[in-house]
Amino acid sequence: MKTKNPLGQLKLAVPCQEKPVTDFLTASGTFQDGDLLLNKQGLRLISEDSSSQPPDVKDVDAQFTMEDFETVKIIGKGSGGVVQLVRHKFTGALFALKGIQMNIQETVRKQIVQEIKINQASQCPHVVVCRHSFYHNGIISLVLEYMDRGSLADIIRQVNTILEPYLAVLCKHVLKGLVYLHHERRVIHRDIKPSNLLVNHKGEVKITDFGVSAVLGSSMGQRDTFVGTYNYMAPERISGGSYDFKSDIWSLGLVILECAIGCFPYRQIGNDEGPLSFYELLESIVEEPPPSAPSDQFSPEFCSFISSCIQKDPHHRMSSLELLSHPFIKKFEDKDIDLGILVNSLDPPVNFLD
Ligand SMILES: Nc1ncnc2c1ncn2[C@@H]1O[C@H](COP(=O)(O)OP(=O)(O)OP(=O)(O)O)[C@@H](O)[C@H]1O
Repeated sequence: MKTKNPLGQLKLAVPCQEKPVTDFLTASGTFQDGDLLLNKQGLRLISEDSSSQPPDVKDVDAQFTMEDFETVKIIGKGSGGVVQLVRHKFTGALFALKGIQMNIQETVRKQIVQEIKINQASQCPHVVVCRHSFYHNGIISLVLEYMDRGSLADIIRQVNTILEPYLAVLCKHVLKGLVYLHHERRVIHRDIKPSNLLVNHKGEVKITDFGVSAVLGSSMGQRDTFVGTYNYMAPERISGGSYDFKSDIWSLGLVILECAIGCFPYRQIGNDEGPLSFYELLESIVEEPPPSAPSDQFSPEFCSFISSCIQKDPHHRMSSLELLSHPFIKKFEDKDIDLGILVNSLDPPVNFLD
């Protein structure tokens, strides 16, 4: 008998030790984690060069303070905390402010430090930029680029399926973000899923949420301290093997296939009794042949793209750079497809400014 667990709610949290607040707060109320210092004035990174005395402190965003922003409304809630739409009082510019309470588990605190470090320095138009960050009154706040059309999860809730030409453009944007992360920053995102791909009215798609990302040393094989959904996790990660950038490619393939067929692909592999239970899902991902795009419903280029991503052996998956030149992406490149037309034709998501 199958457990009727909606797949979207499958979440696991690895229990962890909590550290006293004094371990990461200085006497002056500055949050400190390794080389990262954060307070009301903003973010500072201390140079790793220990020979410089006193430490070489690099002001990343000293020109802004928390008081410069006013709240417009709450636009979302994630596992880390609330996301608000805020306006910069002097310029009128809108931002998404992600606040994270500091009386949190150490794993979550580490994730947020990771998130700040990775995307405060982002130089890619397909990665959501963290413009500023603050620590004040027990809350870390990330001032993120505001994506006014919500996430891919919001879009597929409304349209159910996305046509190939739009998917090709969407894939191209995500792949450009992944090429930047994988090849320039050496970062594995590790949580590519529809709610982490944000969209704006210009039809731009950007990768967000670096809470569980990792900077690649050699290859990763340690047990993940992962908090989140396992739906899009590559088989080699589920089975505890070593993994690298290619695990993001598996996740991307599943996300794109879901957008094309209108449901999470592993529901199809299951039988008529409903969605797979958590353990059935993990078992299917690790043991069963991978899902594929039905060749009677989709173009050969699309089917080939999906199977270039969803290969159980990571060595058989293409890299983000190779996929950017895949025939499916190339097919629509000169067709002037505007994703903005699709997203602006939909009902505004909850995070829209009325
Ligand atoms: N930069 C942004 N611009 C606009 N809306 C955003 C932005 N970042 C987050 N949001 C909204 O806030 C919601 C919550 O985001 P958050 O990253 O905290 O959690 P999540 O990814 O949805 O869930 P989880 O924390 O479980 O991974 C998102 O689903 C999105 O609708």
